[in-house]
Parts: sequence; C-alpha cells; structure tokens
Amino acid sequence: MGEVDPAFIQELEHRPKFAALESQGIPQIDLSPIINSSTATAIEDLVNQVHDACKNWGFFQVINHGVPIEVREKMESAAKKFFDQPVEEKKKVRRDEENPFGYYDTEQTKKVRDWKEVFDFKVEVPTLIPTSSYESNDEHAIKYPNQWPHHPPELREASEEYVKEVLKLFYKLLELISLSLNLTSNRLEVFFSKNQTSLARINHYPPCPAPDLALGVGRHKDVGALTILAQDDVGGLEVKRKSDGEWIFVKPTPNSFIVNVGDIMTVWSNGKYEGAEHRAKVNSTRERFSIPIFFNPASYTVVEPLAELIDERNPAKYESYNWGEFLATSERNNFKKPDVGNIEFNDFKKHDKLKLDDVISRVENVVI
Ligand SMILES: O=C(O)CCC(=O)C(=O)O
Ligand SMILES: [Fe+2]
Repeated sequence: MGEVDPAFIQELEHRPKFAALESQGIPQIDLSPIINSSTATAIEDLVNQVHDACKNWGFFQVINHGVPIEVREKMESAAKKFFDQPVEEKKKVRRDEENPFGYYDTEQTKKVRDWKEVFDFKVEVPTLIPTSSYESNDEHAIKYPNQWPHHPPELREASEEYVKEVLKLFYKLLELISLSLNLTSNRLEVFFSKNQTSLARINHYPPCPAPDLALGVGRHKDVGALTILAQDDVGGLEVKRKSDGEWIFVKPTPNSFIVNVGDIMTVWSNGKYEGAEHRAKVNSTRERFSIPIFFNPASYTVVEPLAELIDERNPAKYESYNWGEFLATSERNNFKKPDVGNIEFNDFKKHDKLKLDDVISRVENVVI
C-alpha cells in the first residue's frame, strides 16, 4: 500500500479495473437542431434520443451544445491556477461550519476517502438554505455567499461566465426532457425559476501512487435533478451500464458535456428515468479536472412524482420529500458528522416504507 493512507483504499470488489470497457459507450447526442432552430422532425428525433438515453443509461454526452469554447477554456485555466497553489493558500477559502462552499480535500464517498480536492460555489447567490423549517418563508434561512480566492483573481469572473452559459444549455435540456416525458415543454422549468440551489464544483484529481486501490470519486448517484459535467482530456469517469452492470469508461470527447439524471428527476418521472451509478478513476502520472454543475430546485420544493405521470395503473413509486430538509441536513452533516453512512436514494422508494427522518440520520456525504 506504500504511500496511500488506508482511508483511501477501496474494498476489493469496488477497485477499478484497468482494462475497462469502452465499447457501447454512453449515447452521444448532437444538439445542433435546437441551437440552429431546425425542423419539427429534427426536434422530434432529438426528443426520442433524449428519451432513450435517459431511460436506458441515465447518462449521455452532448456535442454542438452552444456553450462557447473560450468560456470553458477560461474556466479550466483559472481552475488549474487555483489548484496549482500550495494547500495553505487553498485552505484560505476552505469550507467550514460558517460556509459550506469553497475548498475541501477530505471528502468521503461511502466511507472511503476520495482521491481529490474540490472547490464548490453556488450558481445563484446568495443561496437560501433553510435552517429550522423548510418553507419558502423560513425566517431562519441562511443566505450563503460564495467564497472566492484572491488567486487567481479571474476565477470568479470565469466561473460566473461559465455558469451563465451552462445554465442556457441546462434550460434547453430541461425542455427536451420535459417533451420526452410527454409533458409540456416548460413543465420542469418552474422548479428552477426562483431560488434554485444548484451547485457548481471543480474536481481536481492529483496523480495517485495507487490508482488500482483508490478512486477519485467512489461509486455514487447524483442526488439533484440533472448534472452537466465537463471533463478534460485525461479521462477517468466510468458509468455502470444498466443492461449488465459493467463499468463503462466514458472516453473524453473534446468540447462535449456529459449529462446525467439525478435522483430528483427519478422521482419527478416516477422512475421512468433513473440515474446510473458512476465513479472516477485516477492515474499515477496525470492530474485530471472535471467540472460538474448539479442543478437543483428551490429548497422549499416538495419532490414528488409529477401528477401527469401517475394514475391508477401507474401509482406513485416514491414518497414525497422536502428538498430543503434533505439539503439542510446533508450540508450541515457534510462537515459535522464524518462517520455516518450515505443517504441512499432508494430509501425513498415506497415499498421500503422509509421516511426522510430514517435516512437523515445516515447522511454522510451528499453531493448537492
Ligand atoms: O469527475 C468525474 O468525471 C465525475 C465526478 C462526479 O461524478 C461528481 O463529482 O459527482
Ligand atoms: Fe457524480
């Protein structure tokens, strides 16, 4: 084991294989028909592709998405400059009990340390996180600002510009997903129109002396509605294929984004679209960066299967739950209770008969 702290070592069955499968990768979807306002048939075809990808994989990759390459490059270069600094500098903006956003390097997934350091910031500022009750008028809601480092000075502007562009892509995808569920095109947008709690994260995976024993991020599903991820050309992301449970390597495609369905979308769609487990491998020679944005609704949102998608023949498969309650508990517990277990989203499935309180006591490390 040599230089790697045992806290990073994965159980044998969860260690990465180095000849991971690349064939039959996640679907690639060309978004040019919506960027260039195309014919109804082209849009319909796109909607079908989105439907199949969300249903069969929970993951897809988009090209010709409309996010300007210069905006992404600026963001990536500022991110690299930030992480290139000594750890004492980065810790000047570390997350703590006062503010859950900023720099962090001791995250665990399923009780095993991730081989990574992150910088988190909110998409909408200030973000309202409720403390005591979970209503829209919660007087005790804390308004968290983002913490920006002095160096590099351009990180803030580059990040804000990047988020602005990816948000446009997000709304287009939301429309396509709504249509693919036979809903009106703006059905899901309303959940994000005010006080969205979306989180942007820069993941930095340094080279690791034991990439066969540790993971950059252990296996997990994202808990929000939808994630849009930019990965660099190093590669490391693997998705668990639903059809046979094999881990599939997502080959980096220049200037593409990876899109994946989160647990909230699973509930809204009443299980039609279920997110897939994924993880990130590390390697011994090259550092790797990835930038996910986790799109989440307002904290007072009651997450439940959409009325249009349930009837007598298709009853609700999930208990409803309050996103703010989930969020407040997980954000606090992220740094206060390192030793409890992860929320597993299936805990909300009706047949499990578990309520939020049962699972909150097991929150450890929820990516929100
Ligand atoms: O780095 C990656 O490719 C995946 C990161 C991820 O899944 C996450 O941060 O939730
Ligand atoms: Fe993830």
